[in-house]
Amino acid sequence: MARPDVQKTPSPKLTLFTCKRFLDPDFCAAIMQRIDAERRPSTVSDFNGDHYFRTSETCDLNGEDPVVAELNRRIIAFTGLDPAHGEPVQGQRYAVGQEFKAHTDYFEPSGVDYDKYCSVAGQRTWTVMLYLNEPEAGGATRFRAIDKIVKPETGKLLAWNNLRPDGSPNPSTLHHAMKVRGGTKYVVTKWFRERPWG
Ligand SMILES: O=C(O)CCC(=O)C(=O)O
Ligand SMILES: [Fe+2]
Repeated sequence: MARPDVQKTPSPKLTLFTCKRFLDPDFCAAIMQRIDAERRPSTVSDFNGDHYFRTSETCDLNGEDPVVAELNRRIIAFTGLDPAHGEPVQGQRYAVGQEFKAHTDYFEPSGVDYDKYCSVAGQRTWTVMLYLNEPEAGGATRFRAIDKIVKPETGKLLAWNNLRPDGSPNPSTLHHAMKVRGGTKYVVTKWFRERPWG
């Protein structure tokens, strides 16, 4: 918040920050190359019967790759979060027509997959997301509960707390990665946990 380029969304429902041009275009391009090289169909936890719920592709980025290590360092320096609590960084790629329908990043405490995903490291706390490029059309991230639409812009960071101040999951974090209508969209996501990751 000390940085003039960081914006906090004024909402009592959810803590959400954005920071434009957090990464420069060359750095973004280097990460997009890695996503293109190793992408696989994205998956979801707690499958809800909709095979078209998340149609993008995902890439598990290698934390030992110097570019990915630098990205991790920058995210940690910016957020002040404990690096031990961070999941490995993931890349997501959306071609025209692909999306990730409205969902939350925390795991549903009543869901069948809760123990599988949360028994060691606990619930997801912060989501840090970076837009690596600007698709020609579509691909915005919509937070319905607070009426906010975030447009992809090269290098822009978006971060929100998935939990309320009392530590319970915050349903107002519901968000929809809307369909890309032109071009290809690339993002990076890094989630943090309540406890150290593995
Ligand atoms: O691509 C986006 O805009 C959002 C991605 C997302 O919500 C996720 O990966 O959990
Ligand atoms: Fe998400």
